[in-house]
Amino acid sequence: MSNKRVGIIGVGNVGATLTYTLALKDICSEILLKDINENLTKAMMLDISQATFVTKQKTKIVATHKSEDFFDCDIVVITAGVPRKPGMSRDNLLNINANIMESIIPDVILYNPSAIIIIVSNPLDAMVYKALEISKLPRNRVIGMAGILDSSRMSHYIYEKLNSKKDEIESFVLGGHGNEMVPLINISKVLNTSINEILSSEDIDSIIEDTKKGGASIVDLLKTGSAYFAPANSTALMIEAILNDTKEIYPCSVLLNKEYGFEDVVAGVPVILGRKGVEEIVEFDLNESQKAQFNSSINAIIELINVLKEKKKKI
Ligand SMILES: NC(=O)C1=CN([C@@H]2O[C@H](COP(=O)(O)OP(=O)(O)OC[C@H]3O[C@@H](n4cnc5c(N)ncnc54)[C@H](O)[C@@H]3O)[C@@H](O)[C@H]2O)C=CC1
Ligand SMILES: O=C([O-])CC(=O)C(=O)O
Repeated sequence: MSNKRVGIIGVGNVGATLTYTLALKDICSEILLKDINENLTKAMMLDISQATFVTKQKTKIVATHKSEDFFDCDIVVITAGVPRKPGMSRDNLLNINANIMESIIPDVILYNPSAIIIIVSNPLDAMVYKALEISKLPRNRVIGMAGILDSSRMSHYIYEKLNSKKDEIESFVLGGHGNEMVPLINISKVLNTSINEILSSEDIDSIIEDTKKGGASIVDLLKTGSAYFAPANSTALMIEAILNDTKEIYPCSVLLNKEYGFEDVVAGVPVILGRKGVEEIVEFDLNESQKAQFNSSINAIIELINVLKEKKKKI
């Protein structure tokens, strides 16, 4: 393990679980933590550091409070923000979490000039757009986590229908991280056979619905917030791909510049992740129905981006 530093801002459910997941993987030398709640930051640092003495991982975990102590990270993950509660959509978090981005990102950029930024806070695609606008970083260095999570949810629901082995299932979800996300049925497979060929159309429809509602169904059960284990593990996978320069293809949220026929909008698309962040956007051939779904997903994201633009004009 060489000298690799990951910073995490927001040490609540997702941030703390991500810290623990990364520490167990032992893929970075140091994890810096920062949250407005200083006691929480220190408690998470102590608990997770002590946990890793049990199994002898080497990653050092540091609680920081001042912006200048949170510096020189290779990757900074932003999970700071408010989670939704039952009855809310992710979009309801737009203004509150956009304000949090504004308060955090300038110092992140100042003290971490080479970092790749991974955004987790919701509504995800709009928050990536906001982070790009504040940071003025190139699009390869500001990436949103959602597609890996949504795809893993889809795999879970396929698994519930088929009861096949977990590692035989592959799923792919594109588009925005909202109700209009686009599960790609034809390239979602079990042992290399498209699920189209194995499952009834009723089963496929229910997998699509359950995937779209995957986040909400956990919010409804938890009552106090939203999912965190799967989101944290999905973020850890992105970090691993970047730190280890693996060039894996994952669905991630990125600013489009004519790819898939859109520009000036952020959405989940397949990307090659490596040391430079998003190294390439991969263009899948979508069929007409997938294109139509992707378009409506993009329209939903544009509506949120327009709200952010209007708000900026008024300032
Ligand atoms: N992209 C995705 O797929 C997912 C996104 N999320 C989103 O991630 C965000 C975090 O979720 P949780 O960790 O469950 O929430 P949480 O409430 O457990 O943690 C959020 C943390 O952010 C901190 N925070 C708030 N303002 C801050 C600031 N200005 N500076 C530093 N820290 C600040 C809070 O003190 C809190 O500890 C939410 O917006 C949620 O909707 C959650 C799961 C999946
Ligand atoms: O559902 C939420 O609000 C949190 C989230 O984005 C997810 O778990 O997919």
